[in-house]
Amino acid sequence: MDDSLAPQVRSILRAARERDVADGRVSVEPRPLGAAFTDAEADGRVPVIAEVKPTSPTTEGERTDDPVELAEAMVAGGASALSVLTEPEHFGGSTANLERVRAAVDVPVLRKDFVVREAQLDAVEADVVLLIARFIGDDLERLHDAARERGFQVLVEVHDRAELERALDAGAEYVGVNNRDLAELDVDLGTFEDVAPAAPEDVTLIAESGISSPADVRRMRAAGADALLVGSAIMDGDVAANTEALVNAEVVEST
Ligand SMILES: O=P(O)(O)OC[C@@H](O)[C@@H](O)c1c[nH]c2ccccc12
Repeated sequence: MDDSLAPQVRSILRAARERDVADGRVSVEPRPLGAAFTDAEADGRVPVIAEVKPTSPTTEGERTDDPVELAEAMVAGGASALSVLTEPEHFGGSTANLERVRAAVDVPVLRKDFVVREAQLDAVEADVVLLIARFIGDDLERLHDAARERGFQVLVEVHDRAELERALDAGAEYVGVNNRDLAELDVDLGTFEDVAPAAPEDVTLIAESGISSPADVRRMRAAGADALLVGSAIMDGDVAANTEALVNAEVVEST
């Protein structure tokens, strides 16, 4: 395994490889993510994917609220889409959480997990599935195709320009730039600012991680973010109000 990764991340990947997978193959009719973003823009809202993340290796404590209530509050706050962690051991997630959330809301739902083999794609239906370039290596195009064949929209996560190239070669239409370095686990919003200019216009770019205020939202938008993925800053406190503040970052100029 990649020794440069933080020990927590290595533990997550080990668990992902060993996790049991379902029999059979899913076939999804996804709720379109691009349209959800366009609708938000038309409405004067910043497209935000709000993340139901009960805990994480970099979060203290665990939020034990019903994920469906959290998800509904996020949508009420104006989120364009949701992300639901399905990783059980390090993020407190589950495929059952995702199923329940997706049944309760109308917006597209992203499955947030560490997919490293094709069979993991069949664990649960979702509108979008995440593939992390750093963890997939040479298999990225094959897994991207496998996900598309099942009907999923795919968000490919990158952290630098070399990974962006690999994502584009694999056919990615949605690219997430993770501001968190999975080797050190520290966050730098400059990561998105460095990678975004290298992406072609027709790619939908999503800034991920470390976005904690309306000012951060404006900073990522100025750097070219079509949408933002936000977890901790929304999960901490009043979920609907937190979402609303970020979604309206371009309406209400804060001082
Ligand atoms: O809580 P934050 O800093 O707003 O970050 C959300 C999201 O980007 C982060 O949870 C994340 C980004 N990529 C991931 C991959 C797996 C698990 C989690 C993630």
